[in-house]
Amino acid sequence: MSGRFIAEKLAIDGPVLLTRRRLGDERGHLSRLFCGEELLDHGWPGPVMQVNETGTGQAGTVRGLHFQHAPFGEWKLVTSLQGAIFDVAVDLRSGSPTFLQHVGVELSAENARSLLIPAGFAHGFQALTDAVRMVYVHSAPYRAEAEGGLSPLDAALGIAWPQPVSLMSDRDRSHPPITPEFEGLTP
Ligand SMILES: Cc1cn([C@H]2C[C@H](O)[C@@H](COP(=O)(O)OP(=O)(O)O[C@H]3O[C@H](C)C(=O)[C@H](O)[C@H]3O)O2)c(=O)[nH]c1=O
Repeated sequence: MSGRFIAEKLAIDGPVLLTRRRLGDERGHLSRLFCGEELLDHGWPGPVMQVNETGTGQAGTVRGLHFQHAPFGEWKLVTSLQGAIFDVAVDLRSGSPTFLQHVGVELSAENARSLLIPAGFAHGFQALTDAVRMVYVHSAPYRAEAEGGLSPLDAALGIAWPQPVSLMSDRDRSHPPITPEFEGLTP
């Protein structure tokens, strides 16, 4: 059996779009949400430190853009197990030739796709349907004191969210705009 994921590189070096292979029979199917052996090949740095789930009720809701500062910079594997999202990773790696550029992909229970996001990227998404359920695999523990964020509506990022934004947390909305002095994240 070849790999359990079909891996596609994206316009920015780093994030990888993974489509899960489903092993099916008359009862239904099985697929892997995470596979350390395969993801090591894509750069996953070590043990899984945390797995989170989130529920988002209303289409149009935007969560993010979140990241953690070193030494708690983290890789994330983002999956939607119910509903569909527009998932975005923003390159914040200091000195990167694609600094402040982003990739955006549709992840859904139906398309069986996950986005593998390296450390140095901010992550956010917009729910495209109601009743979205997400699973996040993290390579670092959550540390509130290491958390950082950018506004999903920051003009410097130019993210074209597919739907009008219906809901966003005050915290996400209130990040100050990116300035020319913003140098990004260092490992
Ligand atoms: C990430 C995290 C958060 N929390 C606490 C902090 C807040 O009190 C509460 C909600 O956190 P937040 O508003 O950051 O949740 P989201 O806006 O859904 O953020 C999530 O979605 C965006 C798009 C992401 O990329 C983040 O990884 C992920 O945190 O859970 C924890 O207790 N543990 C955790 O691991």
